[in-house]
Amino acid sequence: MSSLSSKQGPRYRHVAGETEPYETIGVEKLTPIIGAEISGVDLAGSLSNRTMDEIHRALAENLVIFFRDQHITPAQHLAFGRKFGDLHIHPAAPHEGDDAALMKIYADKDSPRANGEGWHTDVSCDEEPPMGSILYIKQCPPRGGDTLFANMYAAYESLSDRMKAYLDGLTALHDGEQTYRGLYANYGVADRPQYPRAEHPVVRTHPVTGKKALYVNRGFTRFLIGVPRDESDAMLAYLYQHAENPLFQCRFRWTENAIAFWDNRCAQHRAMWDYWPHTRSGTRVTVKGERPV
Ligand SMILES: O=C(O)CCC(=O)C(=O)O
Ligand SMILES: [Fe+2]
Repeated sequence: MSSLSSKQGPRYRHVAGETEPYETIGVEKLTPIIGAEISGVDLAGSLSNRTMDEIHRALAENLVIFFRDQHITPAQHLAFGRKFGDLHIHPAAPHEGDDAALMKIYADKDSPRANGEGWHTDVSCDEEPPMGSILYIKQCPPRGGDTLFANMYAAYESLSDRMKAYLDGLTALHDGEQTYRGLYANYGVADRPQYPRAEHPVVRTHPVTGKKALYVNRGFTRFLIGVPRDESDAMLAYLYQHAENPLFQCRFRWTENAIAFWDNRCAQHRAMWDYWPHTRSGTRVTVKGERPV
């Protein structure tokens, strides 16, 4: 019997804990571990303080929340984002219209690529990466184009105590250069002389929940600081493989005019480009975050 047998129970035991009922919104979990669909909210209308508190709470508890059938203007999309903090301007991606905070998300049959095709955390190469992103998909392919999200608290918690001890205090370099240079050339975006790079802890503590989350991602993390490069490569390869275990994931099936709002400090995501030759398009508003600690 191999040591991978399930005799010791599941690899990850999620403990949800008791929660108070919500009063002004409906919260339907997609999985026990990550993701919830919110109902009873019209983001084009005004939101009471109570509803805002409950949206914050649903995001903290589920890491990514979804709203369907929302009909909001770009101004309303931006205003909803600003309720959570100042808006983040992407260092490379094109924007829709005049406001640089309204990022364009688009792929069709002629696109060389689609946004977010590999597992990543948004813009972790920034000194202060975004706290969250609010993606509004207006046009969907007939099927496909799902987005996957993964819970990095669960990824951290399910590591062995020995691995947690190894990672404690370790930092990693995150670099936008390889990711962004030339990436948006098809939209006529000129490259910048340089792209952001930053050093972040491999395990960060979420400023709201106080929980520890694994904080390395294939999109931006380049190497661990202070260990030989071959060790860093092998360790990061293991951590990515671990973080990408489907046990920690949910998969959102989009419908037109749905919104996903993810907490970028404790979740990774990946968009599926499986719908060629169809078109998928929308806009994203991104909320500024803090320096990871
Ligand atoms: O298109 C998507 O579903 C997600 C793309 C992405 O990675 C992002 O907007 O941050
Ligand atoms: Fe992304």
